[in-house]
Parts: sequence; structure tokens; C-alpha cells
Amino acid sequence: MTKMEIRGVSKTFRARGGETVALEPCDLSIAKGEFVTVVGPSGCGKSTLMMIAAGLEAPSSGEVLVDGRPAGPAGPRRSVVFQRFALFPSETVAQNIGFGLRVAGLPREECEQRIAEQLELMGLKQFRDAYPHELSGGMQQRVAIARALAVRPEILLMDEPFGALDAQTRTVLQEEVSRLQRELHYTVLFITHSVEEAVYLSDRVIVMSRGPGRILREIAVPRDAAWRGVDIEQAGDDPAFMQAKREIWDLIRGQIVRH
Ligand SMILES: Nc1ncnc2c1ncn2[C@@H]1O[C@H](COP(=O)(O)OP(=O)(O)OP(=O)(O)O)[C@@H](O)[C@H]1O
Repeated sequence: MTKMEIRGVSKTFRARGGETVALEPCDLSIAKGEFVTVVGPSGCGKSTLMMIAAGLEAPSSGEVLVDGRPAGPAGPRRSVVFQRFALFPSETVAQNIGFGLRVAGLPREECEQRIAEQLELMGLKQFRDAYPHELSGGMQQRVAIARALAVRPEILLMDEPFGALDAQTRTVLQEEVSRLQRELHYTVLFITHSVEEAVYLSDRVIVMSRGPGRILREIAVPRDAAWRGVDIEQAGDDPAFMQAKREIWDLIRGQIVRH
């Protein structure tokens, strides 16, 4: 069942100095419970596509549908996690996680219950009353993910969520997100520069051309791939994993070196 449909979406930025075509018309459907990742050369329009999918930017043409209806402006049905954690510095971890719940006007008890659920899920229980500056980057990004999940979004949009983290923290969070996905089956649109991360986490990888971006190829990753549930280091040794990685890399490389 299609959850989100990006239909003929393009974007041209207009400024006084001229026009930038960021995105050629793109079509992309995401099924309920599917994890779809977009990769492509720098500047190909990945973030632009994400902002439009989130309702934070208007497309120049085309439309975004959720459950077959126009998705409209940003709202709690679509939660976004950005590379920079964007936490509220003067609020505690629990208050940050509860932000969207307060905005939605949920009763206090329900807020508390959902905050507790997220603290547990993301391994943040002992940091409940800490402030963001007291946490490492990895912990801050856990809070950002918990905040996004607390509103129980129908679609989770993640734009390079691990891009600002050190390699070890990144590995741990990749494994956490993989676990969450296997347990809870979110509908996810994910952006990354890491081909390995894309193959590890996704059901489908979308490769974009160099800017102005268009969708070049879709590569399906079997849900029952042998590396599901193992750590990313081990996954990297699987021949099918290596093959998928190579196929995607070749496509991206072709876009970077061709002029
Ligand atoms: N607000 C804006 N105004 C004008 N041009 C923009 C704006 N946002 C993005 N662009 C341009 O649109 C193109 C696509 O940018 P976008 O950030 O979507 O690419 P990206 O694939 O996410 O890049 P990266 O991988 O480097 O993060 C680029 O040429 C960029 O300069």
C-alpha cells in the first residue's frame, strides 16, 4: 500500500541573480513500512526533495500525496530529523522529546507516557533531566530521533541524520535505527552520502543524477537479506552487500566524473 507519493515534483530556485534548477521532475512512491534511501552526488537536490516531501518547501511543479491525498504543509504526520540536532538548549532531554506532544496539545499523562517510552527505546533513561550541552553528539541525535518518533509520525524523514557524528557513534546509531526498523516498521525517507549506510538500512535505494537532480535508478534490497540484524561491519563482508554497494557506487561515480 502506497503511503507517500512524490509525483512530478520539481524545484527551481529563483533569486535576483538568476535561476537554479535544483530538481528535475521526480516520481517516487514509498509503501507503508518501507525504508527508502536517496543517494547521489553533492548538490543533486537530495535535501530539496526532502524539504518538499516534508512540506517545508513548496515544489515548483508536481505534488506530494500521503494516503492518496495532498500532504499539505508540514505537520506531525511527517517528522523530520536533520543532520544538526536542533534541540532546544534550555530544555531538558525529556522536555525536548515532549515538544511536539505539547504543541499537539496532548494531555499531560499521555505526554509523560510517550516521553518514557522514547527514553526507553532510545537508551536515554539516565539522561532524562540532562540539558543538550551536557550530552555527546550521538546522544543529542538520539534525543532528536526520540523527539521525532514521540509524535508517532506516519512518515519519518531523515536528512543525513548521522552526518555530523564520529564514525563509531555513527555505527552504533545505524545499528539502532536498523533494529527500530525491524521492530516497528516505520515508513522512512532517508538521505545519506554513505552508500554503505544506504544498503545496510534500506529496502530500496534511489540513486539521483548530478544536479539538477533526477532519479537515475532504483535498487531494491531484499528485506530478508542475510545481513539484516547483524552489525554493519559484518554486513560489509556479505557478497550480496558488496555487490549492491558496488552497483550503487558505479552509478554515482559515473555522475561525478562525467562532464
Ligand atoms: N534556498 C535555495 N536557494 C537557491 N538555491 C538553492 C537553495 N537550496 C538549494 N539550492 C541549490 O539547489 C541545488 C540542490 O541543493 P540540495 O541542498 O538540495 O542538494 P543536496 O543533494 O542535498 O546536496 P549535498 O549532498 O551537498 O547536501 C544546489 O545547486 C543548491 O545550491
